[in-house]
Amino acid sequence: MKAIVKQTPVLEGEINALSSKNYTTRYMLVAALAEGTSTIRFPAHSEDSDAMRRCIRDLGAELIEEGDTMTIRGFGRHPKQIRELNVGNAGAVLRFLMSVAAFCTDLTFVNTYPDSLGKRPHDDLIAALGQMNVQVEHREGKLPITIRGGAPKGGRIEVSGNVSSQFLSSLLFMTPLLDEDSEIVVLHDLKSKVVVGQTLEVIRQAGITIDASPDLMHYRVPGRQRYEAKEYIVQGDYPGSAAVLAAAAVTRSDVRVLRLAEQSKQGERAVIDVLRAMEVPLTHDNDIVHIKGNGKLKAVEFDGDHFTDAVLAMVAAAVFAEGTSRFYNVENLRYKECDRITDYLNELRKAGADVEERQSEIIVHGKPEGVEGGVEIDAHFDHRVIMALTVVGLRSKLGLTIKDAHHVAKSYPHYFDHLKSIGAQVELID
Ligand SMILES: O=C(O)C1=C[C@@H](OP(=O)(O)O)[C@@H](O)[C@H](O)C1
Ligand SMILES: C=C(OP(=O)(O)O)C(=O)O
Repeated sequence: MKAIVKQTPVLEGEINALSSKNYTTRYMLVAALAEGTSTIRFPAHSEDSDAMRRCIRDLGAELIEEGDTMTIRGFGRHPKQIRELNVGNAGAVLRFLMSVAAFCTDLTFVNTYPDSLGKRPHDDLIAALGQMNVQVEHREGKLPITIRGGAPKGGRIEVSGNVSSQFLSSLLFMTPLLDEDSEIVVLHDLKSKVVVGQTLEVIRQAGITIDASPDLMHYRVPGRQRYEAKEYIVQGDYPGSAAVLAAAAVTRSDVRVLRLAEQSKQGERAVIDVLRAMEVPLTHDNDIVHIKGNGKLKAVEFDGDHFTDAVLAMVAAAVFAEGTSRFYNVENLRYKECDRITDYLNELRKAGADVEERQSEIIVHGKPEGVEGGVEIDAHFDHRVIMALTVVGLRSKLGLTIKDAHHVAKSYPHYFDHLKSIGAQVELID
């Protein structure tokens, strides 16, 4: 699918935020790791959440969905002994289930996206599983990956947090089920640390005890625990909504996004602070973010690691700000669906933006007068590149054509419908 995005000066209306991707994957996982029947209200519907649905079903969970309610009867620590799992393009699903696969004797994770998830590194988790008596066969840390487990051990486990927090989250979900106690020590830095807070929140909601150090670098996990079957409610998604908010910020607008909890543990909640710092007129009350944009933005400097999945959307807004913006501590954006620094900035430059990259920084020299556009954009298999370039297209003189825009469905299948409903001029061509 191609998305033809035309210059759109005004956006007006109300959007019900999509459901959180990160909470949906986590609730489905802890429901699968419980032995009774759990209920999840308002689960996300997207390629990534469908990947989790498919995988936990294949591993033996029973899923029933009616309207906005999903019930899951889990398999506890006894997944079905299957040979192969297809995780789509979902990094979190792959990595979370790699630890669960330690309870399987011979399970291969296969690669349907060689140019996206197929290129992403998993070495740090592979090394941690190796310390737990789990044999892992892999291609230089990448897919396809075969896990030969059966009798995983606890004890001291070291894992690097330099590349992704998903490796640590994966171990935190699985180690409570071991016969032995575990001590998890995070080596180096821990990137996307805020997301680990979501992991701990969900694990604790499921009745599991984990003792975490305040800096989240050290954990004591008692073994022989059991996940309890519970009822969960999925909140609205900040990372996806960040792109809608960025669109409202760069146009003249009167846009309300509903279901964005003020007290959320989602790191991308910080986009409210980023947009406020950009002097975008907004209010956030009763879980509604209301932007009355005038198209004027000020440059900002932020540590982007706190809102990793919303950096691209905030960069797109900064393209139109007065002054030079800087998003630092974002090196691990290079290991996501594409290299979200080099690949993304190349597309922004094509659109007419003035951007520079460092190894772990994105620098944006704002152009309040707008960009030229009139070019075709490569999506690099990346939903967040697609969403962010759409924001840029709305304020480009000649519009932008985004190739392979269907990859937006990885997290936000209704993104273009939502934008069109508030007046964005976007045409979709199959
Ligand atoms: O744990 C999770 O659900 C996620 C963690 C983050 O990844 P990294 O820890 O690799 O930054 C984030 O980008 C991803 O979308 C979801
Ligand atoms: C990086 C992302 O997802 P994942 O790592 O789960 O593929 C994302 O949703 O932006």
